[in-house]
Amino acid sequence: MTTQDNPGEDTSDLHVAAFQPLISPHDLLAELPLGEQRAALVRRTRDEVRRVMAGEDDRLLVVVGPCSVHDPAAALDYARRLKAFADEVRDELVVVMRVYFEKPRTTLGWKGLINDPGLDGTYDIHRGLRTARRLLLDILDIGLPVGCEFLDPTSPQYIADTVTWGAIGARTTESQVHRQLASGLSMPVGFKNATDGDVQVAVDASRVGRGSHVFFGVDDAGRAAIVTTTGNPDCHVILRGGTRGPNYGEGDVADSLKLLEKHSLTQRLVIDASHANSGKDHVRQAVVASEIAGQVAAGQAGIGGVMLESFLVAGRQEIGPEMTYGQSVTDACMGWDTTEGVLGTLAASVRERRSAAGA
Ligand SMILES: O=C[C@H](O)[C@H](O)COP(=O)(O)O
Ligand SMILES: C=C(OP(=O)(O)O)C(=O)O
Repeated sequence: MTTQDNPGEDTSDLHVAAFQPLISPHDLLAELPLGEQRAALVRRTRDEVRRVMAGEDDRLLVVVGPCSVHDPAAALDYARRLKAFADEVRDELVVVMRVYFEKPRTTLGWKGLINDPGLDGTYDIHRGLRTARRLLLDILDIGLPVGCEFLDPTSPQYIADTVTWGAIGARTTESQVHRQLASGLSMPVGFKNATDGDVQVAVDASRVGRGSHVFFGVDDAGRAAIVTTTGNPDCHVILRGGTRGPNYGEGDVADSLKLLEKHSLTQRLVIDASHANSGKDHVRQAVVASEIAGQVAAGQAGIGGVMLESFLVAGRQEIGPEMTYGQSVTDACMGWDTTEGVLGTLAASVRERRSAAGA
């Protein structure tokens, strides 16, 4: 019953200005289908990531790309360069492009391309969904797998079929809703440690995400539904530092690996070289990445992946009338030249780890 049905009992929706119908996931997927060729790439690369994180493949997963996508043309331009480089290091790195459309903000700010594709407070979510899905398909056509953060519990239905690796962010790792969501996702999912640096919440999240759950959701036709999941066996932890400081150092990694072992979780983790591990300083990020590479080269088998925030142009900019092509509008990113150097260093570290292991 709504307040319209019973105006004398208007106790609901007092702070809701509007409800608008939303296209169903089924209709959007029919409009922009994945197709068998792209699906084959998604399946193959999900399996590669799964094998890397399970320690069955000695390569390193590298999730690299802009903090957020605001300009699909620049993201595609970036994807072409990344693909060319990824091919050169394919024996050492499984490269997944960060294609993030949903931004969890500390307070207020632009919430990403799906929410506000015009970057101007017009919130054309239909355009956002179509633009996001089109871009994901275009990047797959280049031959590159994609990674996304899942923030809204409904939005994955519109894009998740294209995604090889998913993340749950630091602000939502402790959320039951997001843990349940991860339990039904079809790709490996990384949980960030909390913003204060607590790794236990990410460990808890990985355990919960592996289990089966029954919860409120939306089905393919966009109808409210009771969702029953079977659990996602490929949940893992991402170290991103926190307000207490970075947590990518040798000691922190060893402590986190002990925590994983204690809870019988995958003995490999991902380290985010950005966010609180770099103090959001893109120059520092390259230094952090090379220190992580040093640990890999020294034989640390528990490091399964690295996350990097990188775009065509270094740094960040405010959203406004005059914008620099290929520069982040959220966190500062490494520029492309620095990124190539960092990817080369990470690839070399894998070769050293391999030879140290006598492979
Ligand atoms: O990765 C992006 C940001 O770190 C995250 O969305 C928080 O951003 P904010 O602190 O600028 O809101
Ligand atoms: C928001 C992000 O990171 P975190 O959740 O670690 O802040 C991100 O990776 O874009």
